[in-house]
Amino acid sequence: MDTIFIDQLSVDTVIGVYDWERTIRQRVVIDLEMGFDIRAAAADDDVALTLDYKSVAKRVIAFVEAAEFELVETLSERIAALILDEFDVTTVSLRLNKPCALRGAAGVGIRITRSRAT
Ligand SMILES: Nc1nc2c(c(=O)[nH]1)N=C([C@H](O)[C@@H](O)CO)CN2
Repeated sequence: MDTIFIDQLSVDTVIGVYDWERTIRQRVVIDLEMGFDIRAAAADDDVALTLDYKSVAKRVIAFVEAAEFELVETLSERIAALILDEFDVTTVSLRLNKPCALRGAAGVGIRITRSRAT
């Protein structure tokens, strides 16, 4: 299977378990890899035949900006489920980094891979 990816998508959202985190917006940085057969689109050079990464990015940004989860786990699972539900992809791998969460670390977060239920 081929892969269409989006790297380092930065979005500000309400995320965190502590009271002070419920009152601010924090940055999360998302890497996505989506399984999609690109051959038909490449043969016809037609964006209508592929997974439009701009459409995926706009949908993910809108979802994350409106979200108010506590855990990075929950946000990650919900983004993966949304992509599998709304776009014609077979798998989605997602890495979500919360770069300002932990003093002394460049980031913390989650990496998951989910597939469409058969
Ligand atoms: N496994 C997790 N551990 C922690 C999370 C989380 O979402 N998943 N969140 C926090 C706090 O919100 C932290 O990011 C604040 O700096 C702590 N541990």
